[in-house]
Amino acid sequence: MQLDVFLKQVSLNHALNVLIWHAAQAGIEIAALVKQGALQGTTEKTTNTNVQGETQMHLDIRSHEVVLEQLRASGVVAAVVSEEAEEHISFETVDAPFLVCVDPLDGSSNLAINGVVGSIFSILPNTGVATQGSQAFLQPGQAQRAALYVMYGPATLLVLTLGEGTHVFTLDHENDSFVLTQQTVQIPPETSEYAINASNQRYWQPAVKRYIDECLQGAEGDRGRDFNMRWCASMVMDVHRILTRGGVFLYPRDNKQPVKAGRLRLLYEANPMSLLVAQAGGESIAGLEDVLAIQPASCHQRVPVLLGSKQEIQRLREYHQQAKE
Ligand SMILES: O=P(O)(O)OC[C@H]1O[C@](O)(COP(=O)(O)O)[C@@H](O)[C@@H]1O
Ligand SMILES: [Mg+2]
Ligand SMILES: [Mg+2]
Repeated sequence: MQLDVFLKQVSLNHALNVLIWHAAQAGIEIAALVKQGALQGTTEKTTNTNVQGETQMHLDIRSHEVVLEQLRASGVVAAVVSEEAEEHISFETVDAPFLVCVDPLDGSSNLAINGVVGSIFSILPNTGVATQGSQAFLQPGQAQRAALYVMYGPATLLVLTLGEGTHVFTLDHENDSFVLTQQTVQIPPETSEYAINASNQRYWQPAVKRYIDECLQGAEGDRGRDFNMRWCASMVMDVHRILTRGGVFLYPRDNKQPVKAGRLRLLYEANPMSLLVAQAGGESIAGLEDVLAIQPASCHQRVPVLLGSKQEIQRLREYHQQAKE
């Protein structure tokens, strides 16, 4: 089943369907750029830095432009917050029904090594950006109308939720269209696989240190079974693995840069991924609180993210509670 047919079947919201179709088009264009690699100069760094202080890759900027072109062309988006722009971008259609928060290229450090990258979209209702400005974007994740990511890997995938399950589409490159390949994916509640950047271990807080230590002790420790570890340096790829076979992904708060609450951004990484995971039976916390319940304070705010298989996230929440007591 083609994406547009699927959307007509599951959603009566024509404007939302149009928006998702245009986001998919942006994904198809970016997939073509990714595939060209060094031939298109996409693997090169620029001399620019973004609002996060990170050096922008050529493809970060090109993906940002492609996404803006498609969202503007949809006619149903009033404004956009992008990882690659400090201020929100308002379109002429300021009263259009939706706002979009986007990470145009996720995992961009993987480009130079021909690794997997992605694009992440969060779709919010327009509560009045014309009068409220960027404040209109500061809605908790549970207000999202839809969330999706496009994964540029061996195959190009689009993973989508409209709040009724999480579904996987594969790009048919011959016809440049996404086809449904997996409906209503379910994350196994139990898992023996975790993902974390272990090079930050000495900066972790006690609850995360305890959890990872126990995983490392494996069958010889309290957990009584061995755990496997993966880290892809691309949130899209790590989350996709979890949607496919379970696991947990941890990018916790650490003391490396205490002013930063975490590495990942709430509006265009943590919230959309947390909705996709929750709609597949998993959970997502920032310590004691649910990520989707966090009231955002700013557009590029960072948060700790611990997400994945339900039983492990519940254990991590308990460890945070016990560490607090
Ligand atoms: O460099 P680290 O610590 O491994 O962090 C990797 C994380 O940073 C990110 O690359 C940040 O995303 P961007 O590439 O969009 O800035 C995530 O995709 C990934 O999970
Ligand atoms: Mg990212
Ligand atoms: Mg990015």
